[in-house]
Amino acid sequence: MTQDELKKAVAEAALEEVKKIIDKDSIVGVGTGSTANFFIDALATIKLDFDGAVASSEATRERLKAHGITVYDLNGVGTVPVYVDGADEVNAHLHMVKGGGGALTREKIIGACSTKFICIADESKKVDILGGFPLPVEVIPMARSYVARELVKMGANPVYREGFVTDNGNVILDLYNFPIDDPLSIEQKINNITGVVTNGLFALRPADVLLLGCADGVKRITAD
Ligand SMILES: O=C(CO)[C@H](O)[C@H](O)COP(=O)(O)O
Repeated sequence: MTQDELKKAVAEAALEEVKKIIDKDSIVGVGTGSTANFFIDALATIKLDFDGAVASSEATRERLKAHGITVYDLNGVGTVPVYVDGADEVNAHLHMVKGGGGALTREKIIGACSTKFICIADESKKVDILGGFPLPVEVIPMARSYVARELVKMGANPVYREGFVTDNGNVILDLYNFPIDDPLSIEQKINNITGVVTNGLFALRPADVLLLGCADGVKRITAD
């Protein structure tokens, strides 16, 4: 199976889980990226069975709208019963590194509001220790140099993602060669640096379910 076929398979498996949770008044949380895009296309096939969606990026908002799915402002929505999103890396505790596409902050906000977080990923994303994929940190532009210096003190090698601006008008520093041995503490430590909006570690609010696309089928994994 190609990587795209694995992504499509997990998106379809997620749709089956979502169908069991939603009713006609439900708002579905929708993530960002190529795997999430397969989920959006699958979700469109049942668009008459739920009320609408909240989007974790402008790109996702546009794709949902193109399918005729109503997109709500999160402020007008209470709890989101289910949120489906991809990841750049995921470990056995369903802690994730996210934000390769730069949507980490809105993804984290929707994750925080969601009762159930379903992570969809192909098997290349499953790792023992997070940090092989550079960890994104969203930063207020004027704080970029200060935050970079503080991250260097933590042993990280921050690289400015040149020419990229997040949907929130901020910049991204990607942390290379930064093994994440204690995700809970590192997530909090980085977020405590003044000028950081958030970082792409999802350990304080991990996924509840991982649907992992493997050559021999989709595996359903819950946290250790
Ligand atoms: O966090 C994300 C975007 O900010 C994505 O979920 C992550 O980058 C995975 O993307 P893809 O499904 O394209 O591999």
